[in-house]
Amino acid sequence: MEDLQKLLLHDHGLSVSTLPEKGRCLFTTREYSPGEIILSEEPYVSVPNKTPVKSRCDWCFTSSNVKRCSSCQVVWYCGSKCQTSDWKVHRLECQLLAKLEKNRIKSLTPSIRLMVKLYLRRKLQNEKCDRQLQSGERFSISYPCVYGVLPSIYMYCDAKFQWFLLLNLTHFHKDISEVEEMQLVLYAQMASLVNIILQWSTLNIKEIAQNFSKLACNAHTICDSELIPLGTGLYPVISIINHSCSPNSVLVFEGRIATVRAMQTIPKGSEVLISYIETAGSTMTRQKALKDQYFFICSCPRCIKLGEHDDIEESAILEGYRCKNHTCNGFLLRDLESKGFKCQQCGIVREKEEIVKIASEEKTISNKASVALSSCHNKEALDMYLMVEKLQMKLCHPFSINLMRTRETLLKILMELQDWKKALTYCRLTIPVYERVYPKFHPLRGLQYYTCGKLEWLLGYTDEAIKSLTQAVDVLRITHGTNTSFMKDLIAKLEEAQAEASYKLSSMDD
Ligand SMILES: C[S@@+](CC[C@H](N)C(=O)[O-])C[C@H]1O[C@@H](n2cnc3c(N)ncnc32)[C@H](O)[C@@H]1O
Repeated sequence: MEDLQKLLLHDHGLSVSTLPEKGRCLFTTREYSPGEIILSEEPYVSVPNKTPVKSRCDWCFTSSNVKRCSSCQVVWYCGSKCQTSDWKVHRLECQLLAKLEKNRIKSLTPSIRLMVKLYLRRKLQNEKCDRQLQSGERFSISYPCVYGVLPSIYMYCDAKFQWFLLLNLTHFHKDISEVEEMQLVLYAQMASLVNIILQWSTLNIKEIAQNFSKLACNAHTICDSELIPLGTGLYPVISIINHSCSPNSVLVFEGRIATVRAMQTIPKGSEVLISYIETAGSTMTRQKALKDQYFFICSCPRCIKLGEHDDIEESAILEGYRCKNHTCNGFLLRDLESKGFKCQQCGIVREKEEIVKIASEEKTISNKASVALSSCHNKEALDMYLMVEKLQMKLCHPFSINLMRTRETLLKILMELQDWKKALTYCRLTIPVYERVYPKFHPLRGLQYYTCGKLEWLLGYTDEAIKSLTQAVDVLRITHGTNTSFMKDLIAKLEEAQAEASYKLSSMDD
């Protein structure tokens, strides 16, 4: 740990400490301002998602112009540059995959490939260490760059330490017994496939299975600028960062490079915290998600309010029912006397039976709608989601997360169907809920303003587009920086809209 501290982080205004209740934590040794990069890192290993329709480059994750590796026929690259960059590890992986039976290739999941690559990378590092020791060279291993605001630096440490860093320390749940039995069986099956692929006599299936459980807590989903998942990567330094449901930093990706940015002023000596989960849900929902995947009970400033009046109210709004009186925006709580749900504003009680009836109808249609959507029957899915929305409007509070999700789906379908006007209506309906559930500088909030602005621009509503695109820039320049092509496009759109507005104004003056 001291090595990591001295060699890597100190110059970047960061330090690592250990807290009994969290394990390792990343702290700041100077102040960071909103939008400032705290650190950027390349993955130790990464793999793209497996989708039936789109293959992705194994190095940069693009889906454009990809071609299969002619030797293994499993991995795809967008060109020789990416193929060469990945060659050291893929050379070994390629030989193994080429030998694999067809039915085993079909069962290769991204997690299995990630584990195989992890073992291959360790093997390469061990071999390099041995060579350096034998030749009497300085004993050093270069780890992928960790970039800060300063120029990139390399961390020099021995391979054993790196492995320790990756798999022993980046995992803090004390006991594998916390993992559900079903999950353990699955990990054991996955480990056995890894063993078949690698065919190393020294491998221990139990150790591989445990490493799968560690990966589940430590690997990060690599997303594009619009937060669409592209793949999975293991980022050794970023995986030191702990979670908060009210984080001060955000993790975004540009290709395979992960960047952590401050979302607010972070004073010197504070813990850097990102969110591991969707933070829009109620405290109970968030805590369940964290316990199930990451094996801890969050005690962030939002979570410690569990059970307090404000927290109960917020949960009832986000995940509960609406008042029978549609002009009332009150939230409902269980009423012991009537066994129904009573509005806390006007006192009207909703019968439990009525709620159960609508909820079950909504669930049935919702299931059918999602089947239609996943089979790309967009028109059918649209009709069904409109029915779901109608039922949810009867059932849920206007600020309900479920209603918001249905409207997001309707927005997506309407965009696919190029019904821009209706898409804009749905986008606008989601904005007040986004503003309620996400903090000011949350990337999802910025992206929703951006979608709204693009639709308004397309429909010729220039003034509204300027307002929405300005809101998008204000948020996304903090979360995404201003140098990426995604942000340059957004800023160019805003400038175009502003130019058109001033042209219109000047022609009116004429
Ligand atoms: C990606 S690791 C983060 C670094 C970790 N603290 C370590 O020592 O390696 C994720 C694990 O850290 C712990 N963790 C993260 N955030 C936490 C929090 N807010 N409270 C308690 N434990 C937390 C959990 O054990 C979780 O599974």
